[in-house]
Amino acid sequence: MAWEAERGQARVGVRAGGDRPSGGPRTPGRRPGRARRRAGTDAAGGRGRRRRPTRAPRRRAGHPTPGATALTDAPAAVRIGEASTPDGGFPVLLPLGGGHHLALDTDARDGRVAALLRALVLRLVATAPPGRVRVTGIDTAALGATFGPLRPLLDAGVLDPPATGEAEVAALLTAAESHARAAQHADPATRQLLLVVATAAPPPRELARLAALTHAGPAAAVCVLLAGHPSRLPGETSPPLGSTTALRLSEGYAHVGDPPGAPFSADGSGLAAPVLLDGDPPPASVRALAEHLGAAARRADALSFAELLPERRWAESAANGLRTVVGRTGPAPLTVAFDDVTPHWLVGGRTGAGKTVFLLDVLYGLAARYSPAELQLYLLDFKEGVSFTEFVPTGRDPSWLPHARAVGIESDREYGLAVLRELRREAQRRATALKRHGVTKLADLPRDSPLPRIVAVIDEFHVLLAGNDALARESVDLLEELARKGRSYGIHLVLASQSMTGIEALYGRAEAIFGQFALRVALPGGGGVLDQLNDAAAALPIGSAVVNTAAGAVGADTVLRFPDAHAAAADLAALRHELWQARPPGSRAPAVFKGYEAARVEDDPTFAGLRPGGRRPMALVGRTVDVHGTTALFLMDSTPGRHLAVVGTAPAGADVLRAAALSLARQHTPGDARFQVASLVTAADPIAAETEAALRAAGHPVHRLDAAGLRDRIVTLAAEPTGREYLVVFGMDTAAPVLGAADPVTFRSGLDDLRTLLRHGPAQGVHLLGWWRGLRRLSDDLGGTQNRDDVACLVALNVPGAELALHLGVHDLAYTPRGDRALLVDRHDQRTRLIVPFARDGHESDGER
Ligand SMILES: Nc1ncnc2c1ncn2[C@@H]1O[C@H](COP(=O)(O)OP(=O)(O)OP(=O)(O)O)[C@@H](O)[C@H]1O
Repeated sequence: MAWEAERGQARVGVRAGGDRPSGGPRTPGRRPGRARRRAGTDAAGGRGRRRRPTRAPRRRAGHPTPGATALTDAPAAVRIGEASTPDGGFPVLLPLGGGHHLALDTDARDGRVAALLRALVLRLVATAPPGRVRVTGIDTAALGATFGPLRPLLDAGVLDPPATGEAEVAALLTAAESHARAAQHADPATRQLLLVVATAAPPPRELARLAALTHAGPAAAVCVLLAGHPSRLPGETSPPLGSTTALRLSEGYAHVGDPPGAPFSADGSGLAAPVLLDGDPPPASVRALAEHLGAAARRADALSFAELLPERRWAESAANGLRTVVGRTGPAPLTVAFDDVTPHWLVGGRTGAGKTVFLLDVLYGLAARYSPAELQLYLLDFKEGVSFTEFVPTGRDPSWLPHARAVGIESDREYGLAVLRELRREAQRRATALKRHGVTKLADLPRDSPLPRIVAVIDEFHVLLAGNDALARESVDLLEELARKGRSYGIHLVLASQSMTGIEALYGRAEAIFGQFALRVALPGGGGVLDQLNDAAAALPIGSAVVNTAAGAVGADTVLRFPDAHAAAADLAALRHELWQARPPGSRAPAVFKGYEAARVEDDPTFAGLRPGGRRPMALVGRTVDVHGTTALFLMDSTPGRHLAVVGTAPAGADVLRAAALSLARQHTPGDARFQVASLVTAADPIAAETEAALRAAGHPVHRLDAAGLRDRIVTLAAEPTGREYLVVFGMDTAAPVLGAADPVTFRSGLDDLRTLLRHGPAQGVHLLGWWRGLRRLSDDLGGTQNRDDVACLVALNVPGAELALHLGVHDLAYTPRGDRALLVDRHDQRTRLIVPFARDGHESDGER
């Protein structure tokens, strides 16, 4: 083909020079060849063979071959027709694109002009890679009809609906000007050419604007095809055009002027042969090209999750920050970073706007790039849903993301606080490590003692900060500290929320905290993370976001489109498995907190590890709401008051008592300890029976007591304990009448003996484990709040916080009872913890959380 082109060009030189019509322009040899060489790759339709001037272009236009010539950097040689010489014809190619334009002195009411314009549109579109040319038309001459045959291109999204009225033309020019401005700052590799086709010269003011576009240079990425210029009307002046080849139509033929920079003539007279302009492209070609482009556009437009992933897994170093591709801006990939400039991110979007999808895109992108030695993840979600479930092992899929250290799903606020405290401890550890090495930044640590960067994602963080209680205040303090110090210590925060307003705990602190969050991501409805004056996120569709690296300031916006991770579930799972298989030896699954999940003592690792022989038996009551789900327990040692009171009407109380009894039983060899089981409320009978059976099955001596039997046993034990013994009482509150009655002989009441037992029993190995359904009854049994330390271990279920505070004699207790949660209070070591109390299988949640 190169040879064919050269041959054609050689002929141009010889013929044009030899057969110059008398008085006509002189065309020096080989000039068109230069024009073609400079124009770069041969354009579609530009390979016409000689001698068949009328048929060749049709054949070429009938088979447009979408090329790979971006028309923005350099022009392409585009065929306009066939020069006619006595010796035959040869194709005439003109430079278009790359800052080159075309003007025809006749408007498109002349059918030849209209047909040529359509042919050129088709060829230019076919020449560039799909998506790299956009066509916009001004058709005041024929009210849009000129573009009618190109309708398939309009449907394929390549051609805009033509502007036919004054206002539309003005709007089109405004859009073209802003395209030109934006293109000048765009990456040349991704610039799109805007082809502006005017079928007739618009009014002077608009014409001047159009002319200005021809002067804007290649960087503006605009190509103008202007018909009806210069005006043929006498007395009308037309503004000069820049870098434009002019065609003059005369009877049957056109005269082609010199292309800018590569003239045919030495004297400016243009091509010395008349040119028969190409006619309309066949409709089948238009359709074929439109189909091809439409499909390519859909393919190019469809973002795939695979685009976010690097070629090689775990090949990046996190020493200077973390970077990942999150999607595309225009056709180019967009990379975002956790580094010194954008250490923390703030993400906003109304519910359903794609926050979870965006976060999954980011997390998988990071996890594929950085090994677990470079990156650790703490993932925290406060909403109902399953955002981060896929990172943790489940019954169906044992894999987990090896970077994940802690994952909270439907988290409690207390869990969120626990994660923040853990992160602060980590920051303190890192501060010490940096000091030890005499450096101030993670990146400066010696290579042999690197620390992984940590990314902590808190989805729906406004839940954590809701209200103005002690928990919200401490969380705000921790967030501020982490936001400030995280940059140096490699701890990065991502706070995501559907709402940035009305977070009371943040009043007066928002600036101090969010000032550190330089990177803002506004999903649809998430404009609140941007500056008040920045409305860049006003009309975003799902799957897109505004990414702003200047804390939301106007003008620092990039529009991102990101792939739908939900739609790529299989790819995600495959990647997770791949990373999981590659996990370093000895990796542990992340600590997981699932807010909706009940805790079973049988699943508890501490319970599983209990053996007889310990000096201080432990009563296990639940799982602490903390990062590692620590077992919640009380030591039943010899200190006065080491007894357990489970308090509240919730039936879960019986389950807690069962778990405590069974765990203690595992710490004694059969025969070492006696168990007295009393069920004083009908509701607890099955559980008491089950507990008794389990204790017996474990080989322990068990006695079943009624209220009277319980009193007798208390009397006996108060007077004369005989070794390790546990009283397990379901419904202890109902024993009050029996215990309260005074002995007719000694005048002692059972309550006196109970109080003696509470004080002196532990020293002898005797402990009471009771479920009181009301706090008042417990208090009465103890003989008033002054004796509250006589039962030092409390599990408060549905007990109002104020009542509990009163009983405990503390004023700063924050506890709101909710289903499947309890407050553990140990009066001896001043512990107060939110726990998920142990429940039996088949236990039903006892209320809304
Ligand atoms: N890039 C995308 N392309 C196409 N669809 C998307 C894209 N991102 C999200 N979606 C769709 O939008 C819906 C909501 O997404 P997602 O669950 O991430 O929203 P969310 O903001 O986390 O919502 P919520 O806060 O209610 O959980 C999903 O059905 C998802 O498939």
